[in-house]
Amino acid sequence: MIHARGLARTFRKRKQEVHAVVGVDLDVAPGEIVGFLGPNGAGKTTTLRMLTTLLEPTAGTATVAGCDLIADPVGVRRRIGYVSQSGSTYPDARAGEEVVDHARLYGMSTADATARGKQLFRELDLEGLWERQPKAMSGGQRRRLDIAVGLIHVPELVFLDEPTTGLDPQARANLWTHIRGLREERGTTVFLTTHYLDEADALCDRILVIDHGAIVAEGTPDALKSQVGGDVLTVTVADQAQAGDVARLVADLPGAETPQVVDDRIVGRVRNGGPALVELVRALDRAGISVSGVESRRPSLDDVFLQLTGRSLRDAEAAPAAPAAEEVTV
Ligand SMILES: Nc1ncnc2c1ncn2[C@@H]1O[C@H](COP(=O)(O)OP(=O)(O)OP(=O)(O)O)[C@@H](O)[C@H]1O
Repeated sequence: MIHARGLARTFRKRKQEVHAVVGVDLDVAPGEIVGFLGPNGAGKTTTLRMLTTLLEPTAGTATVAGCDLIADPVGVRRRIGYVSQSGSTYPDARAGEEVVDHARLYGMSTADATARGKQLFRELDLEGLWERQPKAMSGGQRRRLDIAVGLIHVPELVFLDEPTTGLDPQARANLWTHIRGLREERGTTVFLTTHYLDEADALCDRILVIDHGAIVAEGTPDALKSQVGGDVLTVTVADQAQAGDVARLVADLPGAETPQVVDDRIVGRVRNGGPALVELVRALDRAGISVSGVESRRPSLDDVFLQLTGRSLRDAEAAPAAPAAEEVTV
């Protein structure tokens, strides 16, 4: 459904260049739900905007829904749906009018668009909101309306850019159910960007991890986690000055690999978490080091990211994104 090779995009401003995406290869099969996971500024939206014809690639080729991205962008646009981060509905319009107007752009008759729109409203839990203005809807309802607009012309492939950002946990879980329903009921292929690890884990058949404009890992959530192997020990020190000492104790545990120190946390992989934890607590005691937490757990997607990049995705998220350089030309 999507095949991209060497897709790249550089933004230029006078002498400054931002290599937003630096040669992405990716394949998405029909009916898959694929998540594009990475921290702020990793290149997710830029890749999505290229695949949806909104941004011309600086290099590379792609076919999307059977059409060549460069030679037949209109063909691509006809076959896909795109729901941007900010949505596309006017706050003062009526919800039903928005979906019908959008369908008319794709050549649907008003009658067909109304019938299809009402069906989508039922499927997306928007029943009774046909006349409601988006500004008077909840965040979750507005997001589902954005998705209805993106699906009104019955696309075989839909791109969702951070579909649940800003929603509360219940609204997010509810939207995941709807996204799964698209595939189960209609066979729609879904390509979505996210920086939520739990979302990628719960929703996606396959995950592509992007960092600094390049794909650094890909696989099912389970396969990615099993690449990490063993168990993960996390120690939180009371005094950050002792983090190095604790890292040395963790490194001395049986089967341990060199741990990472992230602020007051030491994260290390060991072959077998239970016995290692007991031994570590004894060693900490002997060394007279007090800690505020020690835990052993199975690897998570964040551990995958940490292993691949030396950074925690959670910490990368917490840090402010680099300011965007001003865009000039293609
Ligand atoms: N129009 C633009 N002009 C110049 N630089 C840009 C432009 N758009 C994006 N960039 C830069 O390209 C890089 C990738 O940005 P992009 O928006 O693709 O990341 P992202 O992974 O989608 O991040 P987020 O999760 O914050 O949406 C960043 O360094 C960003 O500042």
